[in-house]
Amino acid sequence: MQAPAVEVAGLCKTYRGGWRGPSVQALRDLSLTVERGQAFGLLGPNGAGKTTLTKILLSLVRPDAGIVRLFGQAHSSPGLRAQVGYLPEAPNLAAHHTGRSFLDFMARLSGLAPDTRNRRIPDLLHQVSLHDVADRRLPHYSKGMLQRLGVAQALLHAPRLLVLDEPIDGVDPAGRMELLRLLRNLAQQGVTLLLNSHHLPDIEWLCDSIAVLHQGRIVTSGRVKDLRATQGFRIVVAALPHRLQEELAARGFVIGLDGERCWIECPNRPGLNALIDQIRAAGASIETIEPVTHSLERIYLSAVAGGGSQ
Ligand SMILES: Nc1ncnc2c1ncn2[C@@H]1O[C@H](COP(=O)(O)OP(=O)(O)OP(=O)(O)O)[C@@H](O)[C@H]1O
Repeated sequence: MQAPAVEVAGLCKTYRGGWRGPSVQALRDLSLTVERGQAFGLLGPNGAGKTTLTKILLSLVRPDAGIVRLFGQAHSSPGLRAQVGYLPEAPNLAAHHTGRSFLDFMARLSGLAPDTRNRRIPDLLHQVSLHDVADRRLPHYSKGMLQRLGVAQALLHAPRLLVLDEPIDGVDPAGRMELLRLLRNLAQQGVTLLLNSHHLPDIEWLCDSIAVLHQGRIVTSGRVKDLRATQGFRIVVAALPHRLQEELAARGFVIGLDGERCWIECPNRPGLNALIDQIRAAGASIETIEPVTHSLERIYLSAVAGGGSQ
């Protein structure tokens, strides 16, 4: 069996404070696996540790403890870096370049042979749909075009793993869709994608799997399909006594009112029978019980609020 694209185990990172400054524990015993060919979304609030994790994968930050392997090798192994492409959050693209001259400059900097450059650059410009504007100067590119150019630059070495930090941020809806389609095509061609983003609907559209980070730990992870499918049940009850409504709300159940009716969300199957018994014992009658699937946004919010306990 092939080793996963990314394997991280027991990763810890503390940024030491300077003279009397406070230390920050950015990652706390974090473990994660990304299989080859997956589009994997790293989610989490500001300061959760996403960028620290991606920088460790790229050997830009050194962890205090833990194991990091890419394609089965220690991530610092010679030659491995060439298999990883990186699109930083704010790529620095010099204004005097055109799209084509920028790619040529970056390809020379990273030592691609002239033959490879001459073949690869026109191919990449086509792949990211910038061939028609390849000779336009970069200040005349939209944010979406610049991000697609950033993806092309990250692909110059034909990497097997592409790490993208906020690739969709600030791009308008049409540009975002184009960028997402490009990323999905790459995943279909077998490139493993690891994206760090706050755009949950886009992550839901693109990614097979996600991990939600909070305060340096993973609070929820798994395949998007499975996470959405196991999100519980909605019970509709006629006239639930007020006392029980308050008690259930205090225990963290999500409750809504619909005229005389009331609906309660039970987050999982094991809790369902006990809840039904309790509603019946209070003399209320259950009208319907339906499974509910939640958006990624809902899964994310409940993971971050509850530390992943639901
Ligand atoms: N170089 C640094 N020195 C000190 N603290 C840092 C450094 N880089 C990050 N941190 C701290 O580590 C924690 C994790 O930061 P990180 O940038 O990894 O989070 P993030 O999830 O990427 O956040 P965002 O979504 O805002 O980009 C934060 O508390 C941050 O302030």
